[in-house]
Amino acid sequence: MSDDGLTLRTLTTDDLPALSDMLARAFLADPSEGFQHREGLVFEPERSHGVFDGDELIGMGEILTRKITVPGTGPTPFAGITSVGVAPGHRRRGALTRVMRAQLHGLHDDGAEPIAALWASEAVIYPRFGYGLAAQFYRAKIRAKSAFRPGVELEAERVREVGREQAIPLIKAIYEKEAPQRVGALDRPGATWEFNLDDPERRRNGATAFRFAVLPDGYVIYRVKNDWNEEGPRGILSVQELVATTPEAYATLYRFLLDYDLVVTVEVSAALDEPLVHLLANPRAMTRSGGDSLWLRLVDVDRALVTRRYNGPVDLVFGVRDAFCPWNTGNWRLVAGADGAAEVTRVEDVPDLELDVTDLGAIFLGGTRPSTLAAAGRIKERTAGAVSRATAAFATDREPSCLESF
Ligand SMILES: CC(=O)SCCNC(=O)CCNC(=O)[C@H](O)C(C)(C)COP(=O)(O)OP(=O)(O)OC[C@H]1O[C@@H](n2cnc3c(N)ncnc32)[C@H](O)[C@@H]1OP(=O)(O)O
Repeated sequence: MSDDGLTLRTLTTDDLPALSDMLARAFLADPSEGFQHREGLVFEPERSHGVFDGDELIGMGEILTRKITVPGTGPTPFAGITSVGVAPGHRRRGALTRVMRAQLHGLHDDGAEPIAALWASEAVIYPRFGYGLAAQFYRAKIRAKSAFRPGVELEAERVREVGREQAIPLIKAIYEKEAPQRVGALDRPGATWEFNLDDPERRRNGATAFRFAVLPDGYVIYRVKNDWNEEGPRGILSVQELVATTPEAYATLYRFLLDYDLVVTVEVSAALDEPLVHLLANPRAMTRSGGDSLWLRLVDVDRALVTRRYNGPVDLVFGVRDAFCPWNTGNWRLVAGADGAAEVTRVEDVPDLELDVTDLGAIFLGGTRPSTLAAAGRIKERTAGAVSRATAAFATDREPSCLESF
């Protein structure tokens, strides 16, 4: 036990009722049986840490064993950080800091996943622990019935609405084909699909249960909310997930959604380089607001950086500061040949670039450019041209996209 009377230990399945209750309170929800069921689906007790005040669980965080698609190599193990919460009344006394330390120092000590990533409830919480903003998304509202530009090709096949049970095997197969190609996408092991498609009434906000529509090369999961006023129907269609493996399937699914009768607005969370705006005859039929999605942390700079490919050849020395995981502080040389495979070694050489580990996490998936962080004053260039070389080396064809909050 430490001076403040708090203790930390890994959790067990016996802790499930207490942790569900504590998390419900932390996330402004009512504790209910449904909440516990949802928590239990993906809970990995031996990878979860609880902070206790006496016998009372007052704080926690979980690690999920997942894979994320990284540039050039595909699905790579990462620690999915989730269910972080501290009970009201016990906040700002360091419980979260303890959980973060147990997670990141534990991953390092065990030589486990070299990367950790999360979705943050509040964007200010995680940079102090070394998490950088690696992927963003936007929320779009599109006027229903909006026309496409001439020449947009659609599938010959019609979109079919199918029931949940029939849909699941079809959409799983499509997702498993697409996710390894898309930087930032996650694998969905075990009960992850059940977790993602858990659909209790309290999460629907007055809309219907999930509906499923499929093509051979794509699917969409969505809800509709019925609404009317004196002008007539004002329905809203909200997309939960849309995956298409061909441009024709993509356009056909959006045509299906935009033509939905009694709907005036289609809402969707989209990747920053979502093609839809280029399909619309009037791009202003779509309004957008931004948001952060994935926050990513390199647990071990050397082990993490070699998991992806670069646009080689490249040879750069990064001077890294890491206050929370001090083993990363120092100068690291990244050398990649024409095939993009990298070697990363600790060196005494003078760095070409100086940056915080947070910024290395931000640029890792190619979504945040080194040149952007240099312009923000976060990356310091010590060798002329180094920012430009780093920007070219880390660049990817498409924006990273993680539209699955976990
Ligand atoms: C991956 C996920 O699960 S994201 C979900 C995170 N959970 C939630 O949002 C639920 C509601 N909030 C909470 O449960 C808590 O407020 C937590 C978990 C965010 C923070 O827990 P605490 O135990 O209070 O954090 P802790 O005391 O370790 O704070 C560490 C530092 O972060 C700062 N900090 C923590 N939370 C916040 C916040 N929400 N906003 C601003 N600063 C914060 C603290 O001020 C402190 O700063 P200092 O070191 O300069 O004093």
